[in-house]
Amino acid sequence: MMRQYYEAKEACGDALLLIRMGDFYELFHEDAKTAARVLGLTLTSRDKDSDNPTAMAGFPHHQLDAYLRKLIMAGYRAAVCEQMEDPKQAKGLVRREITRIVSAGTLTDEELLDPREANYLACVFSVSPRRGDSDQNAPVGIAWAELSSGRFEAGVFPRHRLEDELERIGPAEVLYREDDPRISPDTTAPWSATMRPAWTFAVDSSKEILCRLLNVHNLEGFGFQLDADGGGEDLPAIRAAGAILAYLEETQPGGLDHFDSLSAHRRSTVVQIDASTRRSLELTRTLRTASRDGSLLDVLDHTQTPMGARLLADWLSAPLVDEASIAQRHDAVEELVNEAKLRAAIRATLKNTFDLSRLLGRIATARTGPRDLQQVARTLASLPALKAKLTARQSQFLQALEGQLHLCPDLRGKLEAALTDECPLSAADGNFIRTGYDSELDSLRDLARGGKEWIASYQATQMEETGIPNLKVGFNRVFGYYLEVSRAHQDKVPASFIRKQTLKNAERYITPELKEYEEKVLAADEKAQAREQSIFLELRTETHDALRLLQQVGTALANLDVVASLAELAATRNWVRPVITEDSVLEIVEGRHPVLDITMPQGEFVPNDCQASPEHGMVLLITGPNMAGKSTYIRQVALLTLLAQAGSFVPATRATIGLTDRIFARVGASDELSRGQSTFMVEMVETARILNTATSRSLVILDEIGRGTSTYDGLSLAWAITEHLHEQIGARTLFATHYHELTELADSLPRVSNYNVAVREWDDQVVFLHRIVAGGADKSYGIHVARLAGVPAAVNERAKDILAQLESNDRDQFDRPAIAPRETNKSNTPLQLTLFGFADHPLLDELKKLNVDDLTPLQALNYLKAAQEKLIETTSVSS
Ligand SMILES: Nc1ncnc2c1ncn2[C@@H]1O[C@H](COP(=O)(O)OP(=O)(O)OP(=O)(O)O)[C@@H](O)[C@H]1O
Repeated sequence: MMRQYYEAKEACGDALLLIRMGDFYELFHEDAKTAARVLGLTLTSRDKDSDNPTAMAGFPHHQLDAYLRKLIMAGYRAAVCEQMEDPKQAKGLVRREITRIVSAGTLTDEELLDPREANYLACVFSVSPRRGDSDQNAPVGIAWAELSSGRFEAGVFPRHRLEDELERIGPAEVLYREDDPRISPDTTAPWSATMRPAWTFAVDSSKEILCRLLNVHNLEGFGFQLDADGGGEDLPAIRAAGAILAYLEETQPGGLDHFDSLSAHRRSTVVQIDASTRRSLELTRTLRTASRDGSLLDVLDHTQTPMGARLLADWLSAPLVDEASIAQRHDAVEELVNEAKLRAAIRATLKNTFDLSRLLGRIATARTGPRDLQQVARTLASLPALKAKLTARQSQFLQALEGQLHLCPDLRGKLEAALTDECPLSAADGNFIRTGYDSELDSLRDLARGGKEWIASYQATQMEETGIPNLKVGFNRVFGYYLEVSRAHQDKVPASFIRKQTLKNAERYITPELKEYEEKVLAADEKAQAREQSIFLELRTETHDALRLLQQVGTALANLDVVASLAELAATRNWVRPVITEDSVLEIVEGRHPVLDITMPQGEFVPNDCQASPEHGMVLLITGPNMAGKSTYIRQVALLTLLAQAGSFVPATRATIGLTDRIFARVGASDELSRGQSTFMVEMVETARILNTATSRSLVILDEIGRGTSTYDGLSLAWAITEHLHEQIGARTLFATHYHELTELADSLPRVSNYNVAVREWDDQVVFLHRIVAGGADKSYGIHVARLAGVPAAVNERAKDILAQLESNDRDQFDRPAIAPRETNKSNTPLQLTLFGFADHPLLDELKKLNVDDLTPLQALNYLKAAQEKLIETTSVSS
């Protein structure tokens, strides 16, 4: 047995080996110690008396899922080694095989996955930069795959985009090449890193495995650029994709038939959004808790199926740049907005479908049960109604979906006829094939049932014949059927009963007749079970044969769900279809922040316009008090642009959005601090990236650039950055700032315009109106906000006093202000603060000279009183 163990251990590499032994999964040696620590299992040992006892730990087999989840969450990989034959029938040692190796990126079990979130395995592969190019531009192939659904994509990116793309994909596990000279795993990243041998990235083996598993002769058909001589621009993507399949083939012996194509990801077809912009705009996760709840995706999500929820996340993560494709999505949403009844019917039907993509993943990897097949059948049963509703639709998008809803009537008919209404999860549980579906199964079941009936009647006749009132027939695995007689009636037991077992209060017997029927019953039961299993395999194979069609159905359902969800949102929240144009403009009338519009009580959010165009200004400087809503406003504009290009309607009364190739948001201190960079450094790194990569078609959102350094450094940088964006780049830019001085830029730069957020001052109070109006602000109201926040009154008063002095100083804007000392300091002696108070107060000198020994207690008390009065007179601080 241990030899079998070592062989399996050798095959599973660094994964923990969970080996099935009877009703338990066991781990040995170091694996056992790790599992004991991570899972809280008791560590025991075999061969305790030997010099070298073997550490072991285990858990009951039905807890596998729970323990696997814990191991994966803790960052481990686990190999599950199963018994491949019935121990009762095995000759000698039970055959065992590794049936799967589970890691964060290869989960497929329903219990281990969030149905609303994709679970990607990604792989990166870098090549040297082209001659004369920098390391940052070296091509990197990234491939990503979802084992549970068969989604598989790959693309080539410049090295500097690696983090941004991984952030977009959000993988659970990333494969890296061992000894990669250019890329090493990011230890702070939320995914687990798995190192893979270099040969799995080799050109020939990558192409071979891709062609073999995807069942194609060459890869150009998927849209990859590869040269005849084996090279080509897309080769790094192919090598990363090949390495993913090699890993999956190694870890998933059950099969990968649901992988049937590899999509070529083209960066130029989607809006480029870097990792920090993605985080600050809280597209799919919030900044504070990194959870889906509260993100843009979360409030937008009105999907009815998990497939739809996952696709919506994809749409939001990668908005489109092609006007025609965006229009197709908008057309579909519009049609469903206008047809409320149709929308409601589609959504109601979608609710009855199941997660086809993941069901198919389990079917393809041979980890499926009767309930999965039944869910396929139920999903197919919803299709005719959906298909009928989609016929004769105007939108091309909906028309195309109609064509992809393959009804598969034969498969559906067969599954419906075969499976009972309540199917078990696992085929081993039996009794899931309907009576009447298979005559052989029916007769075996009849036979078994007949035998059981005979046994029941045998109990009655024996009771009567022996006169034992509580005689009963029972069954257990060891003795099979037996007759049980309580001790009180032992004297009535006939000689024909053969004693088998003695219990405390009863004896158990068998009889030749009982054994004869037992054999019949058990044989029929066993045969019925075997027959049922073979019917199950047949059904599974037939479903598997329809995999391609069913995959298309799954994708079509997901797409339908997303457009219906966006239409539902648009209809219920009064969102409008944006006009998309190639021109570099942005015109939003009464726009609302998509998240706050939904989460704030109805009517409380104040809508705002936005106008950016070469005529009205491309750089909008937004000044205004703290808390006025500057950040909210500029984020709102970015989110509306993103929503429009993702195919959604937008919260506004009217919007014209010029196509944007990149969206940049430099807002607030980000979480990069954990990477050991200062706030200001992070701010400048991000700003540098914007200035180096933004184009005239980009949208740039800047929030208080320069805040992290001294006022003058900050202002100078903000000034120069604005000039550069205006002169050199020409991107649509929204810049929220506290530097009122910047508003002067509008005088010299033609495409800079000033806006501010209106406030109303009333009785020394400030009311934030959250309304964006033309013109620059002249006040910050920071002190008011500080008061609202509970800063002590004395500090606030003093701040106001300093502010008044600063404002009255008629000085050049870069002059250093001279602040008068506190008015309360009447002694005119500049006070030097030390740890204990005032270092050279005259009283201290006096105190030093005082001869305490010469004083009577009364004199001392009087001195103390006088000193106190003097102190109160010279400064108010002492009180
Ligand atoms: N248009 C609006 N309608 C209603 N409430 C709003 C609006 N815009 C912002 N708010 C609310 O005002 C608060 C402050 O908004 P925000 O953070 O955008 O202000 P800010 O001007 O960027 O402040 P600071 O300069 O201090 O960063 C937020 O809590 C937000 O909910």
